[in-house]
Amino acid sequence: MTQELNDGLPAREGALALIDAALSRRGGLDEAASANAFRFLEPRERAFARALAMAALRHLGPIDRALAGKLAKEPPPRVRNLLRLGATQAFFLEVPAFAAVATSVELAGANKASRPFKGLVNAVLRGLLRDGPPSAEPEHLAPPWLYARWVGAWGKETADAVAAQIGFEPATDLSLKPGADAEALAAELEGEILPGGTLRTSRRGDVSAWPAFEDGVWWVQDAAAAVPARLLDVQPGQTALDLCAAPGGKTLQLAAAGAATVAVDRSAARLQRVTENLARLNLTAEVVAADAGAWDDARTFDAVLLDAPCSATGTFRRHPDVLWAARPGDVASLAAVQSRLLDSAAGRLKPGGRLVYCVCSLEPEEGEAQVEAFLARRPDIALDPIGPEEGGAPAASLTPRGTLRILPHHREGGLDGFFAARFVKR
Ligand SMILES: C[S@@+](CC[C@H](N)C(=O)[O-])C[C@H]1O[C@@H](n2cnc3c(N)ncnc32)[C@H](O)[C@@H]1O
Repeated sequence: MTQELNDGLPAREGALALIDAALSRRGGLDEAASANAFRFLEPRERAFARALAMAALRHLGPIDRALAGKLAKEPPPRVRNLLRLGATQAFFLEVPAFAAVATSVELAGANKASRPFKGLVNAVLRGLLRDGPPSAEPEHLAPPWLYARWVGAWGKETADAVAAQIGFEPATDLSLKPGADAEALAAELEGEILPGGTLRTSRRGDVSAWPAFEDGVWWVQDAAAAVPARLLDVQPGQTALDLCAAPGGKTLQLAAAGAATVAVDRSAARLQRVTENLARLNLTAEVVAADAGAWDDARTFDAVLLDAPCSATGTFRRHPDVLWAARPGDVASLAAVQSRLLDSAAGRLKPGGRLVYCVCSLEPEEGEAQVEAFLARRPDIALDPIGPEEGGAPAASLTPRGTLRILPHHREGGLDGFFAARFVKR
């Protein structure tokens, strides 16, 4: 083996750890990426490991289908993951085929659990390479149980359009501080301004090195994630409450619009990001670590935003791991949390105050069904229908009920899946 290939082994071992964690639990990928063993990789190795794991997760459906035709019985998890990563390198990362195979075989030999499977790894990868890239029918890109749910919710054509987005790496979307020179920034970042004001650039990677980062005039926020806070249309001098605020994208929008903003999240560690973001953007907000459902504070607000914890299936473009770590039982237990938080949010509204509820989930139980149940149990709350293309939402996202069901294919180039509804306190 050449020195060059040996150099790549720690990065590939890192990718194995990432994909193993991503597939075993929700949030596993991020946890593994901050684990010591991973952080000790060279920055270049870390970047390759992450890109490799992400590409494998983005194409996992088709890769596993191709592997199914080559494996007579299930190999140990490390071996399956080595095969997945080997195939990913050869088919999706332009790694030369011989390097993809040789490094996979080498890593099989480097561990007791996979050593007996060195020959199998070699033979299976060579077989896959002979067959060529696996077919990427949309229905094979998502886990079958999730795809079946999407067909049930919107029909096959829409489910296919949603699933097709899994295979694409997304652009980077930025929200701009009011008053920023959008056209000049778009030119500098080689981007375009989308409806609603989001700047979309095809740049990727370390944003802290990008123009005007230190000036604090923009922050990273998906085009769909920027819509819910706009629906509150807060004015200078109004009070706003952002429940479940970290890392703070929506807090920044509310504070930048001039509202006296309180940001609540139960994770003190994640709130640190809110504080850092506020400082960089030269904005202020009161930051509170508390459970949004139990926060003991008697104030009421003109505007409340609840971006509730959810299955996050709408974020698969940036986090393909959410698809594979989600379990059918998650949706029901998260829906119970969401309804508790909605009641708490409603109690913190002034009369006439507006509440926007949103989730980055594609699942109706976390969206449409929450709205109907909330309205049924809260006579003090009315739905405040959202207008066409309000907040920069794609026209196709508006439901007959006046809520938003933003699907990842609703804008060219994609955007995250989100559900949003606006209410008013009678
Ligand atoms: C979808 S993220 C919020 C993203 C954020 N709104 C933004 O735009 O940057 C959900 C957040 O909810 C927080 N969370 C979960 N359960 C919570 C609870 N019971 N009370 C307060 N925060 C909670 C999590 O810590 C997480 O930061």
